[in-house]
Amino acid sequence: MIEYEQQKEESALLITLRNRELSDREARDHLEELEGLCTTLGFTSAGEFIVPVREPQPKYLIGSGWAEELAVQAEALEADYVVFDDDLSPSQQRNLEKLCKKPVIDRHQVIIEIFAQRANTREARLQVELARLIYSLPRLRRMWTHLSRQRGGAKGTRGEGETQLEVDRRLVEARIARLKDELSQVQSQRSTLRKQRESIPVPTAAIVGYTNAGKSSLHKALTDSQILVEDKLFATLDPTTRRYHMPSGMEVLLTDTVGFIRKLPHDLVDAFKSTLEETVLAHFLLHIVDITNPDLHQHIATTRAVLEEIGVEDKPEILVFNKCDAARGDQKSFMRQRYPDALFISVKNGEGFDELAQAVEHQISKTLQKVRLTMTHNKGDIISLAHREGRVIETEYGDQDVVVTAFLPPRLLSMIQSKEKEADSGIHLELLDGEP
Ligand SMILES: Nc1nc2c(ncn2[C@@H]2O[C@H](COP(=O)(O)OP(=O)(O)OP(=O)(O)O)[C@@H](O)[C@H]2O)c(=O)[nH]1
Ligand SMILES: [Mg+2]
Repeated sequence: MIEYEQQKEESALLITLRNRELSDREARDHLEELEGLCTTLGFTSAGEFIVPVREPQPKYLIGSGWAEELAVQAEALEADYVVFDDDLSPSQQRNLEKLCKKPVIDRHQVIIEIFAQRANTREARLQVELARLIYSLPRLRRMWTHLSRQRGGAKGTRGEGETQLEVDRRLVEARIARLKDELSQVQSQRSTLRKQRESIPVPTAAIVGYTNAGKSSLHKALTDSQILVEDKLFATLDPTTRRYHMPSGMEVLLTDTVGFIRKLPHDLVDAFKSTLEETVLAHFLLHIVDITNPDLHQHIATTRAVLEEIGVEDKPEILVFNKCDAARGDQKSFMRQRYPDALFISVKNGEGFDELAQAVEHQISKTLQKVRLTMTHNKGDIISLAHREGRVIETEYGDQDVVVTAFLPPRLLSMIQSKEKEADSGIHLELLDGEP
């Protein structure tokens, strides 16, 4: 069982819906995940309800009998907020707030607020503000209602409110347009940085997976990065890229990325698309799964669905089950049967790291081309790059030249090919047949 720190005193009544397709256990898992999200945001749980719903109801999403019961419970349990695991339409949210007489928020808003709390870089802040404004646009009337209630809601102010609503809407729309402009500027700076990095001939891999799976922990263990590891959801929002030196001497650029979650709001996926580009551009993925989570199959499916949404399909993937130190023995053998190609590791005790390095090397070697390089000068740097990025099979030193037979990654290959074209380069490159 996960233990969370309590940061603030505010509490929330947590609600999840259960329809015919959902088992009791799934509904409880959803509730537990919602509690995790709320804790991350700083709310404690005042109480939890699984509400059976055959058909979503237009007025309150749930039946009005249940809605009235929740309002009574929220009052009795002195909850500051009512939080729904399911998305509420702007009017359902308004109706529920009228009934409960306290703020009612949905999972979508909870996730946006967590992102807002955790956004550190300018790009992440712009992305979150954009998602927030897009969410608020159809809900401006609700905010205006809040405002006029605070001001006493005197008779005759309605007309003024309507006008104000139009003004607000135009302001928000203008701000959205400005944010999109600013974001595209920040993003073009980033693509320049990435181009600089691409001139370094190193293969790249992205660590992806459900939130809290241990992606940052793994990144930290394999590289020298000092990123934040926390038992909270969405600890990481911005990608970090570092070199991972494998025991064989090969290197790969490893990127830690934002975690995914069930029902990740669409505007957040959109907003974070550019951050997730690191994933799109990687040669292959390390997909990390928390083996101790009872919902792990859904986590895998969710991660794959988000990857598809950002246009990452058919990219080589190494499936890695983490936290094996805390897994039951039968759980591991069950997963091994179901996912025969997967790896089983523990960042905590180092289990499975050798196999992981081998699997990463195998992925890298798939992109390698066998060559014979004859060089009269310029040899030192190319030979050391060949050792670092590829696999050198043989080096023969003659009186005049050195001949290297090696498997090289595509970008190193193209770098050598362009050097070869330079006048008096002293380099001759031959492509050979042969599997790495
Ligand atoms: N028992 C155990 N706990 C682990 C292991 N690896 C990571 N954790 C814990 O899992 C929690 C989440 O770790 P992170 O590395 O922040 O997870 P993340 O996938 O980067 O999470 P987000 O950035 O929020 O998506 C932390 O409390 C870690 O200490 C492991 O091998 N075993
Ligand atoms: Mg992380």
